Amino acid sequence: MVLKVLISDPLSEDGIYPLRQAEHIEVTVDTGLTPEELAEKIEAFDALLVRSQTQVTREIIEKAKNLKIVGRAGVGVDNIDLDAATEHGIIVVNAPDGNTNSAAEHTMAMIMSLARNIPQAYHALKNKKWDRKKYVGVELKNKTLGVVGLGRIGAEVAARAKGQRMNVVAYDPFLTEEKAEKMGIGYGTLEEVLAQADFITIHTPLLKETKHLINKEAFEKMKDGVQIVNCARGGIIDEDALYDAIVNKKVAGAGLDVFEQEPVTDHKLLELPEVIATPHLGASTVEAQESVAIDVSHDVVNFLSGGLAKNPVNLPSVAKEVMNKIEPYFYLAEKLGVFVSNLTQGVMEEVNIYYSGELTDFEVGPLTRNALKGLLKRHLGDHVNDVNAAFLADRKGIEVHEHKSSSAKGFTNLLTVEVKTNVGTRKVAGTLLNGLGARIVLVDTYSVDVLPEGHMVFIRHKDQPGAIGRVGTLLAREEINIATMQVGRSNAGGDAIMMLTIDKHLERRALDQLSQLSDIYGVTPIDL
Ligand SMILES: NC(=O)c1ccc[n+]([C@@H]2O[C@H](COP(=O)([O-])OP(=O)(O)OC[C@H]3O[C@@H](n4cnc5c(N)ncnc54)[C@H](O)[C@@H]3O)[C@@H](O)[C@H]2O)c1
Ligand SMILES: O=C(O)CC[C@@H](O)C(=O)O
Repeated sequence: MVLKVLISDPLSEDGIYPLRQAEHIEVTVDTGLTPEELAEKIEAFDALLVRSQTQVTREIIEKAKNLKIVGRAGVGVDNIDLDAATEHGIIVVNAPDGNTNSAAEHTMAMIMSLARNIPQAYHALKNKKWDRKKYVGVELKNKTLGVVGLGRIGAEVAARAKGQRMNVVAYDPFLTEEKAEKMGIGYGTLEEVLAQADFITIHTPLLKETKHLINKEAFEKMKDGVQIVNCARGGIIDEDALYDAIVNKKVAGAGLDVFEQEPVTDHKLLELPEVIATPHLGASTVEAQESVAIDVSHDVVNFLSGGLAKNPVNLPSVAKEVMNKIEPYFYLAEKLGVFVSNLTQGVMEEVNIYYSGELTDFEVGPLTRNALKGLLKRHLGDHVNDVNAAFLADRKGIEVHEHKSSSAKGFTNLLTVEVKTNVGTRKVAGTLLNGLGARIVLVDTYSVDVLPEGHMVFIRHKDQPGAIGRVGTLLAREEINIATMQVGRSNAGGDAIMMLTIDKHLERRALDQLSQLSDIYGVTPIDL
């Protein structure tokens, strides 16, 4: 089957080579679509690749009936409605590393241009004014740079600023004294950093918490004559407050690569000579564009080929080494989920997933999501995937708990999925046998040893002579071949189970007849 990828913002042609090369992928490049045009087109596509221009809104996502993945060639995903994507089971991936250098270099270019009035002096000279007095600058050496947000780009800027012999102080909620020491920089609270800095540079994402982080009160805490740079996201600095701070001479200069509304050409800040600006060019280098397009294209190709994405945004990412270890359990987890969902009756209220043996050493979130996917698929259909499984469980009011225990009942690993409904509790456990693959080893309290695949029938009956024979005879009459059969009982003459694997799905007629046989309490067909 050919999968269709739409690229709706300009991406490096060299960078999208992995997509062009993939045999089962057809690429359409259509940049400059209006939101209405995109909404009309999107249904035909399996993947969408964007930069920062395309707004991937809830409306677009709701129209995107076939969309499986949105790739953001860059870092910031504030142009993508992540909640809507998650709800619809669409994975969002980005390219977090590819433009770090370019954004850091652009930030340094802004800081140096501000310090030496380069854009203003250039502009004057182009207008035939040779003015050496007006454009006297300041040195960076021994000045203090305050870095707000010490992630990938903030850290690269800090390293470069040290090369300029600046003192660097940073604020980041994750910055420890030890880390700051290792980097040879100072650290403090936001207020302390703002108060010490001669230059301030912002490198946080735009989040609810960082919207207008630099506001009127923040400007009041800064030194007089401070210069400020924003190459992160418009909206982190309150533009009205910045305007007032410049007009009131609190702020001597501002370098802006990003704005609250983009694109923008008419803006009161652009009227001020103290403001230098670029039209969101931080990541606009040949190298960065190629790099982010390659990263995101690889993720899209891998994901559409049934593999894993390296940089998921709406799923916790798991280190490659961990992923290699837990991936073999994905299949088992999903099959256990499907199995137990077939056994349960009533309204699902609580799911407990027990990890035992060597599984306790792993990050088990991805396994839980696979188990939930299997569990929910029965009622919610195939649109449940590991992106939206946890969200959908939560929306259905199902409590999900993970438990880790070292006792694995003799197995090296054991995964148990237990479901509580308003009418009872059912559970199933499985293991991964070295060299032999996945096995179901426990259903409720009965030990079994069954491959989790194909068509099965789970029968509860009274432990009586003839019960097994009657089931065999009936299935033979219905021309249903039994591939394997296992039996178990609580005690002689008490409750017992049969687990059959059969060569085809158990049709309604056979199911009804089986259920009516004497000593049979319940018959559950399960297709894994
Ligand atoms: N101008 C451009 O073209 C361009 C290019 C690339 C990235 N960006 C933007 O740059 C920003 C940083 O990117 P990155 O790759 O370094 O991201 P990152 O995730 O590596 O770093 C962000 C850092 O901000 C910190 N942070 C979060 N909330 C904070 C707060 N309230 N106060 C202080 N720190 C806070 C985080 O802890 C993290 O360390 C993002 O907004 C990204 O979208 C812009
Ligand atoms: O696509 C761009 O050029 C901007 C990218 C940048 O803002 C980012 O967040 O990665």
